[in-house]
Amino acid sequence: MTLTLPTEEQQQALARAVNLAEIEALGRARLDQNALDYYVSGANDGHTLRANREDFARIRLRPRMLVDVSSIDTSTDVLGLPLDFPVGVAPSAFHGLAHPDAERATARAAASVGSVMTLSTFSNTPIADVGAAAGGRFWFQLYLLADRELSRQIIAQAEAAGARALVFTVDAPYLGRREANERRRFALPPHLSAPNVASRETLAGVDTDTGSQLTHYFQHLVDKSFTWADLGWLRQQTELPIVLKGILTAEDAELAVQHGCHIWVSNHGGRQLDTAVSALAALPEIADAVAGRAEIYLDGGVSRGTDVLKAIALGAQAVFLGRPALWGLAAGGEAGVRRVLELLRDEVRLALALSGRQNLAQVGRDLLKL
Ligand SMILES: Cc1cc2nc3c(=O)[nH]c(=O)nc-3n(C[C@H](O)[C@H](O)[C@H](O)COP(=O)(O)O)c2cc1C
Ligand SMILES: CC(C)CC(=O)C(=O)O
Repeated sequence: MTLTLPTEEQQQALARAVNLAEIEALGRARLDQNALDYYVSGANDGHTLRANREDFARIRLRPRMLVDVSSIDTSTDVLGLPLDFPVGVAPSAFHGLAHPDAERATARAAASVGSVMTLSTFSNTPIADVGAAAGGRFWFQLYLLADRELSRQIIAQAEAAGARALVFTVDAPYLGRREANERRRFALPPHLSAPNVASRETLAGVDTDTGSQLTHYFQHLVDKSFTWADLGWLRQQTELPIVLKGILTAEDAELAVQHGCHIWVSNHGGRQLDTAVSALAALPEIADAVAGRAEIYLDGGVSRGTDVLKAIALGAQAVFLGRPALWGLAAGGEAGVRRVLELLRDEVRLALALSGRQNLAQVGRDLLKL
């Protein structure tokens, strides 16, 4: 289905939305079943998908009183890039399923509020075009392809387009089983493509009798044999900082540091190994193991300013939004993603003030009732 642009009425509803849940409802209403299944799915029974949210809600805060909170500073930086607040956009494939402006809209929105967008290898928009829209505020997410030469070309394109970091996703040698996509044979509509990997087969061209077309397509493309021992190869391909996305244990965090990488704590939004630990629950052991030797980020289940503070308190430098950005994009393109980020920025500011903290440096484990 080709998407229509949001109507005047839908744009007004977006402007009136008071939280991310309301934008999710607006975004969902604009998607067809194929895209909706793809966005909402977790793997198998969805235990990890739900745990990401539940573990944020479970932790209680210990606010301090009678602190001068007349001025609040939400700023931070990630790998030297200043952020107005500690929230970026996680990589997700196929923004063209949500809005005709696709990844360009997401990039513009993130840049306009001093955030950062992570662009997926499987974008519907060429890397150079997103780089131009992002004004330096983008990181590039890499799926390492079995075709090393193609991977090398993709990395070179990301560097040339101004990416500030290479986010190497390590939790998906195979795609997790998203059963709704299997049942209804998820496919990319013919008008969309994945131009960064287009020199191989196209996704729209995959046509099998059963299951998610994406699973069949992905299966043939990625390198399933890549190990820690191969990271040296990746290091040789780029000068950019490397962030390993999908780390869930202290053991792997230690290896990441030894290999000179930064760490993105994530279970892929519950879409890979079901019953894997929630991102928030994994964070403390990772922060303890890393002990300041690398930067740590987190994604999975973030939907409130208090969620952001909890992740910071447990050792994250910043958090990233997967689905919430997609709901914003579906609800209203660039304006929708911007609204999501602005609402969260304002929630972070209020949560800081009501916790008796003036800035993020004052957010530590003493904020939490563990
Ligand atoms: C529709 C969709 C597509 C995704 N595509 C990618 C991708 O291309 N690369 C990647 O590393 N992670 C991908 N992810 C995972 C996200 O980067 C992120 O880890 C996850 O969505 C965070 O959880 P949240 O949706 O609860 O915020 C995708 C997630 C979703 C929902
Ligand atoms: C193209 C896909 C591999 C993107 C992805 O990571 C996902 O669907 O979770």
